Amino acid sequence: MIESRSVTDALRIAAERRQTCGFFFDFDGTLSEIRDDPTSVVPVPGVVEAVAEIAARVRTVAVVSGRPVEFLQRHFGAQPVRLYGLYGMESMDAHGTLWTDPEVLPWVSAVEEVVKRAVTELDPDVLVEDKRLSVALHYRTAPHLRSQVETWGGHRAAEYGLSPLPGRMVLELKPPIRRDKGGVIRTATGDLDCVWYFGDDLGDLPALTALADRAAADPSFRVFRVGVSNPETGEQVAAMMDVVVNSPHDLVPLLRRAADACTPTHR
Ligand SMILES: O=P(O)(O)OC[C@H]1O[C@H](O[C@H]2O[C@H](CO)[C@@H](O)[C@H](O)[C@H]2O)[C@H](O)[C@@H](O)[C@@H]1O
Repeated sequence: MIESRSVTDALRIAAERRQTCGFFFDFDGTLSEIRDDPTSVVPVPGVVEAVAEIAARVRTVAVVSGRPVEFLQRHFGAQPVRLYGLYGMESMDAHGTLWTDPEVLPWVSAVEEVVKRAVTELDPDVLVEDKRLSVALHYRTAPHLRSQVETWGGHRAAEYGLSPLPGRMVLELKPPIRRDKGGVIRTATGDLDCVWYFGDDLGDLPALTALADRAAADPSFRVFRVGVSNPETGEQVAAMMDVVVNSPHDLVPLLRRAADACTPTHR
C-alpha cells in the first residue's frame, strides 16, 4: 500500500472533483506485466474490476495504448471505458463506436510491405507484431539483436516514410502522422479539471508533457501521475511521475482506494 501525502491529497481531490475527473491508463507494463510474447499478455488480476469501479464513479476513464483497439477491447470492451489504440490512430468510445484516423489509411500498404520484409530479412528471433496500421519489432528475447533492429528499422522508416518509435525492447514503425498519447490527452481532457495518468514507457512521455503543459497554463488544473518502475525506461519516465509503484500488481490496491474515495456516500 502506498502511503504518501501526495496520494492522500490526490485521492481527496479526485473525490471532490469526481464529476470532472478522468483516469487514463497505459496498458503494457502498467495494467499488465511485461511478458516475452505480446500475444499472451492479460491485465493483472483485479485490475479490470478496479478500473470499472472507477469508471462508474468519475467523468472519464480511458486506456491509451500502443496496442490496437481490437486487443484492448478483449479486456475492457465490457466496461464503460474509452479505448485509444495505436497511440491515438484509432479509438472507441464508451458506446463501442470505432474511429480510425483517415490519415493513416494510405499507409496501410507500406506497413504491410515492411511487415513482410521484417519477417524474411530480420533474424528469426526478432518478433514481428503486425498491428495493420503499424508494426512492432520486438527484441526482448534476443537483446543482442537491438542494433540489427534499430539499423534495419531506421532504413525501412526512411525508405517507406514511416516514423520510428522506440519502446521497451521494441522499435515500432508507424505512419508519420501527428498522433501520439499527448494528442489523445489534449483532446480527451479538455472538459476535465482533474486527471490521473498511469504509465511506464517512452510512449507515455508526450502524455505526461501534455499534462505538465496544461497544469502550467491552468493553476486550477490538478494532475496526479503514477509510474510503474522498470529497468528499461524507468528513470526517464519515473522522473515525470508523482508516485512510482514497483509493479502493475501494486496498482490494484491504489485503484481500489481511488474507487472507494470517489464513492459518493464517502463524501
Ligand atoms: O502503450 P502500451 O500499452 O504500453 O503499449 C506499448 C507496446 O506494448 C507492447 O510491447 C511491450 O509489452 C510486451 C508484452 O509484455 C513486451 O513483450 C514488449 O517487450 C514491450 O515493448 C506491445 O506488444 C506493443 O504493440 C505496444 O505498442
